[in-house]
Amino acid sequence: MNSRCEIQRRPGGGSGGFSGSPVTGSPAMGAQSRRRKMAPRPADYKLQIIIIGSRGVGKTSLMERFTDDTFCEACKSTVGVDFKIKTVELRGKKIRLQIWDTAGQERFNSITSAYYRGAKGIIVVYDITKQETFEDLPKWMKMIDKYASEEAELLLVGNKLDCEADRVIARQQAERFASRISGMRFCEASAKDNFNVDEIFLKLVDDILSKMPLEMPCREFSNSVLSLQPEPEMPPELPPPRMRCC
Ligand SMILES: Nc1nc2c(ncn2[C@@H]2O[C@H](COP(=O)(O)OP(=O)(O)OP(=O)(O)O)[C@@H](O)[C@H]2O)c(=O)[nH]1
Repeated sequence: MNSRCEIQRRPGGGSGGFSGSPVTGSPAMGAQSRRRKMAPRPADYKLQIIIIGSRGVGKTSLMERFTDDTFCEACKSTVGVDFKIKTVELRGKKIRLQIWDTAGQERFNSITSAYYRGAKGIIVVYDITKQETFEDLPKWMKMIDKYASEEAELLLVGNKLDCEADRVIARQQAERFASRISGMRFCEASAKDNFNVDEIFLKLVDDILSKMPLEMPCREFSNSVLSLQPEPEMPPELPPPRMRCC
């Protein structure tokens, strides 16, 4: 299997579709109905994606670049977990992504590990300018083995590609690492320069969707993974999301 994610910068964004009842009644009512805002079409699927990796590699930055198109130069370290929601359209389906950003500090592992299980996609991030963040990868893979679903799609991301001059991890080194793990894709990105950010998330979602029998009624899927039910913002059995600290 090709473990490389050969993707380049692309303009993001897809248009949302709408659904609603046909307009009936008097012409006046029809005009009124047409003036009324129509409710957005509900998501066809809901997916959870988790971002893991050592402290300071840029997990929060990648998430915020993808969800809000923002970048923070002096980000505070994540405490526990945080999440953001973003809806995307792929393969003709509207997908509501719940993206979990975990703390890189080991002391939060007991909290963050609770979020692995429901994830259909896992993004493992290292910093191409920091050797130790690459050396930590086996530790993160052990966490995945222990806590994540075997079916979860895996993507290794070397972040901070804008710091090419300070690079200490060669692309080939990371490619080799990913190729040893069944089904793991690899890609380099820059949250700062917004390089490959949309692509890593969309590719991961596309890989998840490609393994789902999309024509099956949604009820037949696990509720924790995708559902047409109202979505709790946070699984009730899990600890509360983190606050930021310095
Ligand atoms: N040059 C550069 N800096 C980045 C990039 N992504 C993140 N940073 C910086 O790296 C630092 C850490 O970023 P975060 O996004 O907080 O990293 P994190 O992995 O979420 O860190 P923890 O929450 O501590 O685990 C911040 O100062 C960011 O501005 C990038 O692509 N390029």
